Amino acid sequence: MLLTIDCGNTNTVFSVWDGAQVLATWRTSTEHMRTADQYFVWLSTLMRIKGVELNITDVIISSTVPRVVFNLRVLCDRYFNCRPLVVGKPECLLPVAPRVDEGVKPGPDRLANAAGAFERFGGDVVVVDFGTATNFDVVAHDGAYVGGVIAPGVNLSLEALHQGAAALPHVDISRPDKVIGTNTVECIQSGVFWGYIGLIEGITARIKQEYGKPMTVIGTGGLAPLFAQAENLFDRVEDDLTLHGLRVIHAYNKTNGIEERS
Ligand SMILES: Nc1ncnc2c1ncn2[C@@H]1O[C@H](COP(=O)(O)OP(=O)(O)OP(=O)(O)O)[C@@H](O)[C@H]1O
Ligand SMILES: CC(C)(CO)[C@@H](O)C(=O)NCCC(=O)O
Ligand SMILES: [K+]
Repeated sequence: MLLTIDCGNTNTVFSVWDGAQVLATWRTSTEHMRTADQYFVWLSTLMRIKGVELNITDVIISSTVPRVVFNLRVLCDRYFNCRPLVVGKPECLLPVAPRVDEGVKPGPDRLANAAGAFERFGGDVVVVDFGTATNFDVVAHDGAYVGGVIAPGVNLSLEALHQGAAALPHVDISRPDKVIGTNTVECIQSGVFWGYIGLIEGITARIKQEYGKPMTVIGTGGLAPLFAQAENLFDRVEDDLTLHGLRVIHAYNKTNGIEERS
């Protein structure tokens, strides 16, 4: 069975697959101090509770936090007796090479989003991914990741307001009923919520204009449904696009010489 690990700056998501079917998904905070043994105790306990057989043979990792990869590699070696594929490393092949400036390393989550979006929707896609950052990933007609936009994430923006302004409390994102808030919390929620609606609308419109061809806009990540409910921003919301992309990249490596390379 395949284990996909999507390590973001805030959360790390583990999913176990049987072929193209996800058996279970678990989420933990990203913490570079966590050891291989700690990961294993946590994961094996959850697998047992869910009744998923502990039979991991393959692992693929996307990590936007380089330092957590070491302990995840130890986890694979010690407990699953396998060598993981790490997206962005030379030995991990991509179905289509990214087309970006020389020497640039696109985030592995963005490469996975591109692979997942291409497999599901074909090319000419913009993925809007709401994680720690809000990133827009542009996927060309042939499935190549060709760049995009990185904006501060929703929760980061809320946190920055709280940190930077003595009188502003920490608030959680939600959709305010009105734009004109009549108390501090409503004002902050309005600024961030409607501000993001404007950001998403504005950036996708400009991307489409610059790209010059019709594009499919896909929302993904934890907050995509919240924004999708408010306005008609996305053609589709896909909550598992990064994970799906990891599975696609793993399958591509399986049929294109991973054995010889590892
Ligand atoms: N209404 C909401 N308010 C606050 N957080 C929410 C809401 N809905 C979903 N979330 C959060 O979204 C998160 C899932 O988002 P996602 O996995 O895409 O990114 P992340 O884990 O925050 O960032 P990264 O992937 O960069 O680590 C979960 O932690 C979940 O609690
Ligand atoms: C933009 C984030 C933080 C989104 O998770 C990640 O993809 C990343 O660290 N990217 C590296 C830089 C780039 O994608 O160009
Ligand atoms: K993510």
